[in-house]
Amino acid sequence: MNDVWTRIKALKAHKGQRIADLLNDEDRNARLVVETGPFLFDASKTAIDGAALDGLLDLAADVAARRDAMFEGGRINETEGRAVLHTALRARGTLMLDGEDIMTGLSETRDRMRAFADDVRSGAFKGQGGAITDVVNIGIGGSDLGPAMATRALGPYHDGPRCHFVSNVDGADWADTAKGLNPETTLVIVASKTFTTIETMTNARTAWDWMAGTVDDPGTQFAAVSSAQEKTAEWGIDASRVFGFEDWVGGRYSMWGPIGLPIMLAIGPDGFDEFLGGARDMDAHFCDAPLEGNMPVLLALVGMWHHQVLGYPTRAVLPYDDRLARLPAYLQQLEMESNGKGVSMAGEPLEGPAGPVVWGEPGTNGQHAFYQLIHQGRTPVPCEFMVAAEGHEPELDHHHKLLIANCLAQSEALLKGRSHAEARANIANRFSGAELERQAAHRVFEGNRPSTTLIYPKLTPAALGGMVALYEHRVFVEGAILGINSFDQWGVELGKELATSLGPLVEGGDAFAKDTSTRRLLERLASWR
Ligand SMILES: O=P(O)(O)OC[C@H]1O[C@](O)(CO)[C@@H](O)[C@@H]1O
Repeated sequence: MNDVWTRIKALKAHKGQRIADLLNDEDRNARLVVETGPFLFDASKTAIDGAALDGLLDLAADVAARRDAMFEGGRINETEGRAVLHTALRARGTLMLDGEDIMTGLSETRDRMRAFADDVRSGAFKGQGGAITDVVNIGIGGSDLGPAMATRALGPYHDGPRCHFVSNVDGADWADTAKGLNPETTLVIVASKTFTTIETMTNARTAWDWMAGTVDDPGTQFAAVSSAQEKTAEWGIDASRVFGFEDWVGGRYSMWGPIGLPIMLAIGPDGFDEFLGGARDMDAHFCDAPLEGNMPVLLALVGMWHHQVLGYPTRAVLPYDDRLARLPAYLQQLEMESNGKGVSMAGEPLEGPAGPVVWGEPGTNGQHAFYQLIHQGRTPVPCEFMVAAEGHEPELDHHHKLLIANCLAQSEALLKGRSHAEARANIANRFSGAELERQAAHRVFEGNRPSTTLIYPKLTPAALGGMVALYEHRVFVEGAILGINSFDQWGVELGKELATSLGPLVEGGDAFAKDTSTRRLLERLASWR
């Protein structure tokens, strides 16, 4: 789709309309509100008019072919020569890849996970000190963020052992986590697709030594999740507690399989099945719904309208759902590692930016932190609100009503704003003359700021699964339209290589080959150690 940037530029002709005016157009509104499963997605508080939506949908005209190629196992991760089949982890039926039905192996692994999770949860699997009370997942990036986010999100369904997550190579992460743990009743899961990631291997070694201080055979209280099973064997982790996955599952797309083991341990295999089921329903919608009325497609097109067409550099994910506190961090990896790219699949520099900066915090907390900038800063921040109709605390329903009111109030405030005249009228009894004008100027809200809102009845395992799949497919659609590879991550490599070369220099090696700034920092840090 070589002319994509030309068509994106052409879409700029549609900008400049006021959202409040567009909201009077019911036909246009109906096209910007999509429902599927437990979700209603409302994109009508954006400046997309009917003609702009036509143009955006036109951009997505070829996405269906690429989507089908992904679901069917085409090697669409071209720089790594790999298929992209995380959707198979939650699919049913058969799926042939290189002459083999991959669903057989996937369901065998899921059955083994289920049996292991049942044993841990029932106490049939024991540590040296008895039933497992705590699970520590050691992993980073895609081997941490998904299960950490989901176990927090699904707290009300948690009836298994306590789950902890250690990701950072900063010893503080391990030390603070291990403080309250009994090694004799702790299970450690080492989660790493490659089983080479330095942070994870360092933390795993530290955990092993910690356990060896008390437990006779630490390996018996270790499990591993990896694509590199020869490496897990070197660690002495029994194959019965090793859960593998294939290289066609990208790290940041992997929590539907063995990387989701902590979720399964926390909420049980049946709850995990519901989580997969929610994602599967979203997959079916993505595959079956026409482009118009397709929720992931609309979410992607709204994202592109804001980033590529209007040039807004960031987007905020604002869940009014405290248990989704880790969702922004999870989406940062999903979106920015996938689409933070500078060249097309063919290796040509892109004519514009691919993925935006993604950031956020749960509401209402963010309101008391950074919403000032969202409302009055000069650069608009498209906001993606989400809120459930009900919480899990019926006795605290008055809290939940306040939460909903705040969520809707923010999108309304962004839309309506407050004019200078309104601001002046509000304070005319306290100020006059030039001071009234000056004070009023500080109280003006430009308004006409875009937001979308995703609502759902309740944050159940199925709803969470559907929500994550929605965002996965949004990333896919944006990447497919822009002709980039959303499934590699070469941009993380250089820093890893340099960290390896800097290791000996931190130990005191000669840093003459480094730039002067790096040398100065190394020297001063060494002098303070
Ligand atoms: O699971 P692994 O192989 O330890 O990798 C962890 C993370 O590191 C990355 O490769 C990049 O740093 C991510 O893509 C991945 O999720």
